[in-house]
Amino acid sequence: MGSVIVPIDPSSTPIFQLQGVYHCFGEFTALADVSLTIAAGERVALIGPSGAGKSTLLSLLNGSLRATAGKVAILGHALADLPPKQRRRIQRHLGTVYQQHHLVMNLAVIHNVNAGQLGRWSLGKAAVSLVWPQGVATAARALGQVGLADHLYGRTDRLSGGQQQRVALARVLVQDPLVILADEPVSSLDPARSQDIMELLCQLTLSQGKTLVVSLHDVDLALRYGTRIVGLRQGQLLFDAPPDQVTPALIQRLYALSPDA
Ligand SMILES: Nc1ncnc2c1ncn2[C@@H]1O[C@H](COP(=O)(O)OP(=O)(O)OP(=O)(O)O)[C@@H](O)[C@H]1O
Repeated sequence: MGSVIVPIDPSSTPIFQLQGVYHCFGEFTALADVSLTIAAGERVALIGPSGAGKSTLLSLLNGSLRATAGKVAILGHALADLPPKQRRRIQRHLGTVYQQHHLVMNLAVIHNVNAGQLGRWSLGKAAVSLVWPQGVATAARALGQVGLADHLYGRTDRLSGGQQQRVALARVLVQDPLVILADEPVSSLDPARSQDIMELLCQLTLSQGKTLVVSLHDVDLALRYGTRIVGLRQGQLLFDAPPDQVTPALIQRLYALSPDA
């Protein structure tokens, strides 16, 4: 059978479209009846208490988890219904940054940055690159964008936590995705460095027209950098609003300790 062409046109198709989505881990329902549409260029901040389902939602958006029920369309395609090759093609447009950077610490920075290119490289090229780094110009450009131009060949474990988070961002930049999904990218950083990384994420999405979905524990950062704030509580959407409509009362309800607040 010939390969199926997967057209992607983010200008006319929502980046994400979720309808009545549930995700269960065994008997436990982590997300219940979530409906959400995210358009190109939005900066969506996911907030909510620990265990609310933010990481689960991000994993559904990058296709690493499947919905138990409901519909998830990513760039206009139901990922779960596509054959693996077509699924990977869509997933190449989705770059994920994790709190625990997922870097190989004893390797030079360039190798970690180049990991963002692996989806495009052959196995042979990837293997050669571990000895003779390939894609040097691209990696150097990305490191320049995150302010680490001088660290191309430095060891990753000699960098500070904030610099390592920047390397993780550079890795996503060389991937050049349409969407950056960031799961608590600043929770291990001090306030100044957190702001710095958020500023960078914002700048990169603005200057390159990318879409950002980021989960944050810091409500002030979410309100400052999000164009849209999604509040999740006990697996359900409590609100979905622009930052100027997110009132202190809503925030109080979102984080209330009583289960039926
Ligand atoms: N692999 C898993 N197996 C079983 N339960 C899970 C699994 N992953 C997450 N959960 C549960 O699903 C719920 C939602 O978890 P999730 O990690 O999405 O929350 P979160 O809002 O990202 O929390 P946090 O802010 O603490 O990171 C939690 O109750 C969690 O214990």
